[in-house]
Amino acid sequence: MRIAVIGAGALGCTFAALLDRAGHEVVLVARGAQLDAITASGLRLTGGFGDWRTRQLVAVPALDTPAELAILAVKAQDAAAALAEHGRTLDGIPVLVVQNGLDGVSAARAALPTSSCFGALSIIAASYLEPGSVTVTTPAPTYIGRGAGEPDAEVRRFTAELAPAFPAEAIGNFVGAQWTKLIVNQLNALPAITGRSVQEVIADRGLRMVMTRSMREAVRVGVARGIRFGSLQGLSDRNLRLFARVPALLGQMLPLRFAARMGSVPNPGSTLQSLKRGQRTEIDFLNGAVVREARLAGRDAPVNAALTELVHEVERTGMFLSPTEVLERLAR
Ligand SMILES: NC(=O)C1=CN([C@@H]2O[C@H](COP(=O)(O)OP(=O)(O)OC[C@H]3O[C@@H](n4cnc5c(N)ncnc54)[C@H](OP(=O)(O)O)[C@@H]3O)[C@@H](O)[C@H]2O)C=CC1
Ligand SMILES: CC(C)(CO)C(=O)C(=O)O
Repeated sequence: MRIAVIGAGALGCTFAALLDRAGHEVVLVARGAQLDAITASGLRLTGGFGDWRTRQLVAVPALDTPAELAILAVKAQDAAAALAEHGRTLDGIPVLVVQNGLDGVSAARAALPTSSCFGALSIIAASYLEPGSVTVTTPAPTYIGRGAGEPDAEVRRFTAELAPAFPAEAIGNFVGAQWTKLIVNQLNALPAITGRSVQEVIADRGLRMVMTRSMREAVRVGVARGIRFGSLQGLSDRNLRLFARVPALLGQMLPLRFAARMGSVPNPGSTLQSLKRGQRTEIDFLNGAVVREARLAGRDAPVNAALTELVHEVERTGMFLSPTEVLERLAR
């Protein structure tokens, strides 16, 4: 298949390299030093899916010819601009939106009225190391779907085309699964605030408890919004609702389980990676989305609001907080 990937960051490059390895014709839209490095020497993938240097992949500054499928892999805060910039070539071709948060597919659908848009929720943890190089710290499946019902024929067909390149599964209740991924992405804020890996944060008793509280709060907001959580990687509507009800001490089992699945290679998470590159983060679409959804349900989400604010503070100051400072700030 001829596949265009827009967004040559951690996940876009991971998918682009894996699709190249599987023999697809990949056009990767890249910018700046990333475009120069890939044009000069190809794209190097290392880590959990094995090592690969791309052979046929072509990096371009802008899409000029249509593809059979486009994969949009930019951060949520950059999606509107990317859709506007590449919309003329994208509109009319199927677009798979790889994005955390709740808005990716609906924003693409609004911007590309004649495209068939669907979404991917990836549990892969990937890090952008330097121009021309990405590494997968945790290989994991990617879940593809759209809407609230069962996966339709087109979703199944594209998933079957992609699955030989990387583990991919078509899922039903994609909207509910976006919420489940929003709970998983409670992993992101504390590494961004402290500059530590997800595993280090979860190993710290105090930070682990904050993460457990933010996850439980997010689940309660989802329940108040009438969400039926979708099934992802052993998480389900039933076990997430139970997680929000058991004593908080017992609830810590969930972040501990995430850390165990992640393995020992440090995962900074995608939000800390933006900060390390001096870029704005996606936090308003992660913990910030929980705060907005809580308001719509007539509730507060104080832990998610505080974590959102602390990530913005680190964006402004460039100074990470120690675990003790995080606990003090949350106690105010
Ligand atoms: N990294 C991970 O492990 C995971 C990430 N995700 C999600 O996947 C999505 C992508 O994340 P990730 O790969 O980490 O993000 P990155 O920030 O690593 O990469 C995004 C890329 O998009 C590029 N970009 C932004 N705007 C445009 C544009 N207008 N045209 C072309 N390129 C553009 C950026 O370029 P530039 O740097 O020049 O701005 C950057 O290279 C996010 O929603 C994230 O939450 C989900 C699961 C795991
Ligand atoms: C799955 C996880 C937590 C991987 O790090 C992710 O989605 C992210 O970093 O944004």
